[in-house]
Amino acid sequence: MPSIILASASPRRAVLLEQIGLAFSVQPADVDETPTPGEPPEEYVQRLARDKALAVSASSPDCLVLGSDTTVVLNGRILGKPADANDARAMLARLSGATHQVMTAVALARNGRSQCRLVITEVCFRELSAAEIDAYIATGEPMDKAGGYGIQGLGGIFINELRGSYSSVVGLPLQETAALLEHAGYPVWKNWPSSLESPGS
Ligand SMILES: Cc1cn([C@H]2C[C@H](O)[C@@H](COP(=O)(O)OP(=O)(O)OP(=O)(O)O)O2)c(=O)[nH]c1=O
Repeated sequence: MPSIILASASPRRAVLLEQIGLAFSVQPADVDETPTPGEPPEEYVQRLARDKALAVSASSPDCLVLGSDTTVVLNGRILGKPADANDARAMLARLSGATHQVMTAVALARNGRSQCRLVITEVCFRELSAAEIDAYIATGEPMDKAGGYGIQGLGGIFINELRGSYSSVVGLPLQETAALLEHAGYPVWKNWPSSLESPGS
């Protein structure tokens, strides 16, 4: 099995990858995350996931490198990470009482070649009060997250309904990530420990 590298600075992505029993190292990729003018969000997230995976792959021959990107899309517009508290407040006010899409792309690169999957999940927010938004911003949770919220954290109480992949909203679609690794010849499940091999443990 070649070494697996997660090309990400996101602690959430590392937790998700640990969850499926993979051994991997972490090497964040330094790529420009500015959308190009008129770039559709579907293409934007896939471009960034590929760029992140390929950037790290370039200096890690033979390794399997995973890169990912998550963005929140409301009425066709990209909501990235909030620039400051006011930006977070404006984003959360727009998400309040509305349904948005979370788009996450995951790419697997090896020796300059890459494969990518796109996952789109619909997330419905209930109405949020101004006081609640302010209290949420004061916790600091919104600041490093696309759309200014974390479904896996305090922000979990804002969500009425989710149609799609929960892990994709948190930052890494697990089924699609495993499918990419399996397609490359490395099924995740082959590394799972068997409790039957060590009775009594
Ligand atoms: C919508 C949502 C996003 N997020 C996070 C996932 C991502 O970390 C972040 C989106 O930013 P990204 O640019 O996708 O990722 P990142 O900058 O954190 O890490 P890297 O580029 O090095 O891989 O938002 C949550 O944690 N929970 C949520 O509910």
